[in-house]
Amino acid sequence: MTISYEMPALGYEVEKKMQTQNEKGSVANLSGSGFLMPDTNSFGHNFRDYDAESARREGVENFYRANHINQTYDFVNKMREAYGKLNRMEMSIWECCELLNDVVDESDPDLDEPQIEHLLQTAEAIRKDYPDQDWLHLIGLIHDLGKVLLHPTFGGLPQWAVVGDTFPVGCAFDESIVHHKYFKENLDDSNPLYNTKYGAYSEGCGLNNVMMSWGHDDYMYLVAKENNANLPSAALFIIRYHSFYSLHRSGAYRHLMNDEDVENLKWLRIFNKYDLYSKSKVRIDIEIVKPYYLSLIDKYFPAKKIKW
Ligand SMILES: O[C@H]1[C@H](O)[C@@H](O)[C@H](O)[C@@H](O)[C@H]1O
Ligand SMILES: [Fe+2]
Ligand SMILES: [Fe+2]
Repeated sequence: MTISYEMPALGYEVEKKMQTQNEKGSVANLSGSGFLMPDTNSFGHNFRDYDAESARREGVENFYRANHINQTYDFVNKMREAYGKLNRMEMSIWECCELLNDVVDESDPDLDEPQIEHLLQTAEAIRKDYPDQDWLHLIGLIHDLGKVLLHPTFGGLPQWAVVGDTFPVGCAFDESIVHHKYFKENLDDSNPLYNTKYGAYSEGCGLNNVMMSWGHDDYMYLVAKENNANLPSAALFIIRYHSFYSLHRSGAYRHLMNDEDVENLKWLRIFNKYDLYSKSKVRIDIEIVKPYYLSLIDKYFPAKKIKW
């Protein structure tokens, strides 16, 4: 079933402001009605500052080195094939949220809390500004569940194969990608089939036909789609491309998008504000909000046990 939703009226000025600020690479100070965007992250730096001297800087850079060297076209093909079968485990969406209590993301300069905190912070921030878009609250809650691939009881993949920003493989790596220099050691970077602007793709082919580096986005997209979630196409798009910062923040790779991608990107840019700027040390009381999110899971996921 395909469901589509009207874009809520943001007001032209707000939309325009958001667009220009995004193009400049910063959306700070765009405040919705309820969620207040902080100026700095919990370590006192700007969000997504990969050069700022902080306790996380070196670990994050090492993470991206491994990620950029190992994410090749071949590697992604193998992972999609292996994990796309969804024959590893059966559990409910909420059980998966709870597993994320044990998972910390080493690629993130802005957050060192267990991932379940981030899920609830994102969802609750969206809920403040878009009370009527309950599907978007649910996406806040589930967008990072693919990080369960890090969990020891699940498969324990290395961080470089699960988290961090994503990017297309099979064509040239855009310079706007974080720590771009490490792609020099990626085998595809010297392969003439894959190192040109279009590589394996063509103008306007649609992101659906583009292979993205393997990680929690693509995996959770497969989980939601294959388990027949009743979600609109924008929801699946957000899950699948929320880490594709070189597209949604820097505007690279637009030549691969089709018309549907252009529409869905509007929603992704809204979502990103909450995903990024809600990261903080302020904890949400799980027991208070749990019944609400259980009701959303019930509404949008017909199958109670999900295949992972
Ligand atoms: O480090 C973060 C983190 O892994 C997020 O989950 C991902 O969506 C971001 O793109 C990335 O920068
Ligand atoms: Fe993510
Ligand atoms: Fe996230």
